[in-house]
Amino acid sequence: KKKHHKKKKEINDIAKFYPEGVYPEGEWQDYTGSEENLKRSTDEEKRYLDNQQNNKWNDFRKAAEIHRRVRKYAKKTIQPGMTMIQVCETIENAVRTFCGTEDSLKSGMGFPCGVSLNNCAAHYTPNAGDKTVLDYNDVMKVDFGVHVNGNIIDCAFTHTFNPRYDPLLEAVREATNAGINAAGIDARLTDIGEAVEEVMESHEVELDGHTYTVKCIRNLNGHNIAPFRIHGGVSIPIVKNGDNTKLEEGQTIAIETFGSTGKGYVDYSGGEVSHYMKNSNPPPNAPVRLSSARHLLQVIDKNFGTIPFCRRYLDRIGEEKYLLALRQLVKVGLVTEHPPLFDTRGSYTAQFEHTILLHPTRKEVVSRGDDY
Ligand SMILES: O=S(=O)(c1cccs1)N(Cc1ccc(F)cc1)Cc1ncn[nH]1
Ligand SMILES: [Mn+2]
Ligand SMILES: [Mn+2]
Ligand SMILES: [Mn+2]
Repeated sequence: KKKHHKKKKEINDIAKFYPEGVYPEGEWQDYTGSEENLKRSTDEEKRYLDNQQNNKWNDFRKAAEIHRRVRKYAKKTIQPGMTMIQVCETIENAVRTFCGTEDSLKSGMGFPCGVSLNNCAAHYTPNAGDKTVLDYNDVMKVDFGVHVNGNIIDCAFTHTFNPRYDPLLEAVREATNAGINAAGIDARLTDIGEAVEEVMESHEVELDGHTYTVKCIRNLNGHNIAPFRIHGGVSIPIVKNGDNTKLEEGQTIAIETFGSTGKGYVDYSGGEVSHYMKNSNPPPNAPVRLSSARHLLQVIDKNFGTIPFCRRYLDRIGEEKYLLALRQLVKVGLVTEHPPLFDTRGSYTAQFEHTILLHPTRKEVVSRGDDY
């Protein structure tokens, strides 16, 4: 009788793999630059202070470990011929299983699973009924978030099947690492942008008989992250922009860079909206007359709060015929919509992104993996 080999379930509540509940640290980097920064890593007082926030750091590390395991599983599972909905559900189901709870406010998707293709750089995820099928020649930006108690890991990579895009991906991977190296306490935003652009534009790629210098998409930015808020108000440029604002101790930031063979500029030239987010600073006394809009606002508060969501996340919790109500909430400014962003038709865009914790002592690239 054939012995049955129980296939070890590689996807399970992540807590089962960490019985002590302590999650692995990311990649540590010392601060550079000023005298003061050089002394940080040996400052006992700062180290003591930092340890007071270990619950928060441990949440980020748990979310980062889930992100690493999901992206590793996704890379070997996702194949050409799958619908974009199947691609997203592969990732979303894995995140939710590792998080070990159905309470999406406690832990779960930190924002919709982006799978933007080719000249689309960001904020595309399929809505119900989207028949788009992943193709061997697609350049897919897989950008998904994992949150634990509102501590969001925002981390992205570009997935391709055709090796002809490798030089483009290398350019962006190196540019993102240049941005990560330039980031730190007291680093000026414009200097981070300049460092990214210098590396990005040092790469040439050959595609379809044309040679392109890889351009940064100058109107896409990294950003800081706050509890339950994917965008904390600070935009981190990927080109030199003269903004001398400095990064600060204790900030959580997302360094994301985008390279393109197109104009190096995105607009929302069409493409249905899928990404929505409750406005953290809504206009006072916004009029919500429609009862369906009032109901939808309650559903959003209960399931997402200020964490971004997409239409499929409303579908899966049983909401129906919500589009008019959603449009009302957008119209009165209670919800913001984030349409897909495109460079020119026929161009190719690539992205890499990490989340970095600016501890008082050293910076921690908490979402770093052995893949990128
Ligand atoms: O482009 S952003 O709006 C932004 C960049 C700089 C300042 S705000 N955005 C935040 C966001 C907003 C709404 C969402 F539904 C999801 C994310 C960055 C991002 N998108 C994916 N990963 N990171
Ligand atoms: Mn068997
Ligand atoms: Mn992202
Ligand atoms: Mn981001």
